[in-house]
Amino acid sequence: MSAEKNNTSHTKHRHLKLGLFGFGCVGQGLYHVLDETPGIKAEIKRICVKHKNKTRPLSEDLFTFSKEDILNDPDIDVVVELIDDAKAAFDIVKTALQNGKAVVTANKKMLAEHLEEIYQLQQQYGKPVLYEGAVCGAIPIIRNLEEYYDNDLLTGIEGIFNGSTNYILTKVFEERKSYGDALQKAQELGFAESDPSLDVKGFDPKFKLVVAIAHTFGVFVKPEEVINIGIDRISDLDLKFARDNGYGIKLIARAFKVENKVFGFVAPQFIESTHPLYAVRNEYNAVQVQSAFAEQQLFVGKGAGSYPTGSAVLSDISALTYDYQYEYKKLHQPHDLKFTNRLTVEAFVSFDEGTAISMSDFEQFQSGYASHGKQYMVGKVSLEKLQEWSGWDGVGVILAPNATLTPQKEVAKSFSLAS
Ligand SMILES: NC(=O)C1=CN([C@@H]2O[C@H](COP(=O)(O)OP(=O)(O)OC[C@H]3O[C@@H](n4cnc5c(N)ncnc54)[C@H](OP(=O)(O)O)[C@@H]3O)[C@@H](O)[C@H]2O)C=CC1
Ligand SMILES: N[C@@H](CC=O)C(=O)O
Repeated sequence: MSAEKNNTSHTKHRHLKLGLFGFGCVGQGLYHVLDETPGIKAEIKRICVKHKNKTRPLSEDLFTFSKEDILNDPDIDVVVELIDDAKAAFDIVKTALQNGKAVVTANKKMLAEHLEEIYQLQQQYGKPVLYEGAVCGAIPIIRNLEEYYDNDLLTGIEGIFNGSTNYILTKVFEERKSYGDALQKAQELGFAESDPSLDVKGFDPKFKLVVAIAHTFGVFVKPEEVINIGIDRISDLDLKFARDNGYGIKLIARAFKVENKVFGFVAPQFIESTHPLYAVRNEYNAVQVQSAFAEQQLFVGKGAGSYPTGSAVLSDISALTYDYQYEYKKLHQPHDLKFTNRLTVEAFVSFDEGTAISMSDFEQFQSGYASHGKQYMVGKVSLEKLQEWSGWDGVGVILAPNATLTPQKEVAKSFSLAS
């Protein structure tokens, strides 16, 4: 490319004025990476935060407590939404679009709960919403799904979609730290959500999966339709079982296509030491894309934390300087895909003696034994049943290594004519 051509394309990039909502872990991370990135054509004009009594590391003049100061400022082109309140975040995003502003957000809960509406608002107001930082932190997965894999026949996406739980599992498993200490450290490091039950119960990776499903398969699914089983019930005996057998335990989010159905769920799984996800430790995330022709491709990177997430947000801001927007390409490809949870999976279930779980609950019972007052049963069982059990006290649910995942046959409706 000639220097002249290069200059011409460079000058096409707009200089953006940003209104930032939130100045916590990610907001401050963004401020830092923006400050340290020469050449980015964007500057923060105003920052809206919530608590008036907090000391801030920047001049007071930059801050406001009134969202209108940003949303109604005609000088601001882009609203960067980095707050920890999904409901307030949706109001901000909606108003920003209505007021003709582009949006960058990292709020996966808000996105998962409103993705279809946000898609429609973008069409209605002609302004983009970008959210690379919302799905697996610094891993550039959404834009890859949209652009690189735009016409690819993707059959599955799976991986480690939550940094906090991967950090906790690493510390508990490798360093034999207590679950409570590891969680506290994940909070101190800024990885955990303000409500950490979203992480440890598997909601946060589910929200990310919901967003990924839209860009992988072109299907909008509501988070409540997707089953999530967390790591909060994993017992010392489960850890011992994993160690004795040379397995790791990872919280896996996965979605895949079989014929005209998309399946998706989040659950912990025993992982063999030769599996590519075994070596993904601490707050790192990994996304494995399964494509019909390219086959498997693995993306690994930091899934949580101030600077890694800030860098993903910065990349979205940079993309807005050249008017990038998601086209939701998979949505516009002809398909009749439907989301369903009707799946039989192979799992290890541990529970206290006396719990109402029996061999007959399994579609295919494989083995069972008792140890240290706990019962273990292994077999093939419906995902719905596993989810139900995972909510019971003292029950641990972990998928088998290389677990078989079998779509359930639709029960043919039979009618009998009343005589
Ligand atoms: N932490 C991480 O690694 C990652 C986080 N995310 C997502 O990024 C978002 C922010 O997370 P994080 O930075 O960790 O959260 P923090 O808790 O560190 O910061 C939240 C910020 O939001 C502000 N805030 C809350 N409610 C409002 C409101 N109604 N109006 C204005 N400001 C408000 C708070 O204000 P005040 O300072 O006054 O308290 C604070 O500055 C969340 O959606 C999270 O899920 C995404 C990827 C990674
Ligand atoms: N709490 C989340 C933060 C990033 O999305 C995580 O731990 O992954």
